[in-house]
Amino acid sequence: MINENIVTYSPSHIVVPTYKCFNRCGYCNFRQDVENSPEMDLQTATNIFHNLQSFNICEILIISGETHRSSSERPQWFQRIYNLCELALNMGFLPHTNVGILSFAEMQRLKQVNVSMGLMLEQITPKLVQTVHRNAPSKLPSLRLEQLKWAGELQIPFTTGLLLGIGEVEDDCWDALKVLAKLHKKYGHIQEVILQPYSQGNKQTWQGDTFNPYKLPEIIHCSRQILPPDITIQIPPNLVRDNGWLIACLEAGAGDFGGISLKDEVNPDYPQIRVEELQKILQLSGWNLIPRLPVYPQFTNWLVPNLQVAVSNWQKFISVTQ
Ligand SMILES: O=c1nc2n(C[C@H](O)[C@H](O)[C@H](O)CO)c3cc(O)ccc3cc-2c(=O)[nH]1
Ligand SMILES: C[C@H]1O[C@@H](n2cnc3c(N)ncnc32)[C@H](O)[C@@H]1O
Ligand code: MET
Ligand code: SF4
Repeated sequence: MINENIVTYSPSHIVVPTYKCFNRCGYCNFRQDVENSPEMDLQTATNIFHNLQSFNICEILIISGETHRSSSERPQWFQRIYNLCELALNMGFLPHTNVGILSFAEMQRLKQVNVSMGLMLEQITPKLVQTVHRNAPSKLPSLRLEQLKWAGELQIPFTTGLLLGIGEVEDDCWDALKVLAKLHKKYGHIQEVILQPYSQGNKQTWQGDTFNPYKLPEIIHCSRQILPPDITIQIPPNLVRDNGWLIACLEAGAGDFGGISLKDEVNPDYPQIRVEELQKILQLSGWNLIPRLPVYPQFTNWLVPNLQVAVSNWQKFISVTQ
């Protein structure tokens, strides 16, 4: 009998080109203010990728702080990201880039070296522009929606999502999800939507309480009604630290745990749960955790030819190791 109780995850490693960021989101525990915050050079990245080759990691997730589009440092910032993706690809990995707001031309270039890309919508209600996003020009909803539209036009398999608990009300979430559903109906490019519970950390400036994870199953249930069925709902297991509620999230319609890496760079105060441990927790309730690639199978033919080859090599590997 086919077991339909399947949850997927992507075995991944996060690479951070820079922690420096010209935005100051009130909830951020990632950015570093240091003028000379360490920047990832290609030699260091080569060493990291070399060490990763003996583990079954397929995704290199590139997450970065941002440089303003008219800054003189922008070309160098972008080139570093491009070079890291290219290196990851040449060393056998599949890159997924989420580095914030990009121009159409920058997205077009990154499509050549990424199997999928992402940008969280966060929320669309304009009231956050006065609060947590007051000092974060990149979080203007109009800019993020424009990027989601460009991703569709460029046929880039895309990950987006909502950050929950940053000052929105439930109706704001439904409005945001309806916009995502509409975009997907036009372009068909959204592979997954992350429902990300905002989780308070050590470094942030905003004093908001952590999103109550007990509300998550209900939100997932309603989101499932709004989103088209071919979009997977992703939740981060390290931010839902109660096994019963984690299972309730799956029963409500979440189908994926996202990238599981050694360290969650975005929420460093919330250690990742090891895959073996997650597997045990799930099996007790009749669920199965299985690895997936950072691009969903229905999108492979959107990729440039050399990426299609890289993906097909990993597809063969994943199917023999299961
Ligand atoms: O480990 C994390 N992975 C994050 N990911 C990675 C994601 O789990 C995987 O890279 C995708 O599922 C692709 O396989 C994001 C990807 C995006 O495109 C947009 C936002 C995120 C956010 C996180 C995050 O907070 N932590
Ligand atoms: C990379 C993504 O991580 C999310 N993000 C940023 N800060 C936090 C936090 N404190 N808790 C949960 N998610 C966060 C945002 O949605 C961002 O776009
Ligand atoms: N700076 C980007 C964004 O906020 C990605 C990393 S956030 C820690 O969209
Ligand atoms: S969440 Fe992203 S955009 Fe906001 S400050 Fe942090 S790194 Fe910068």
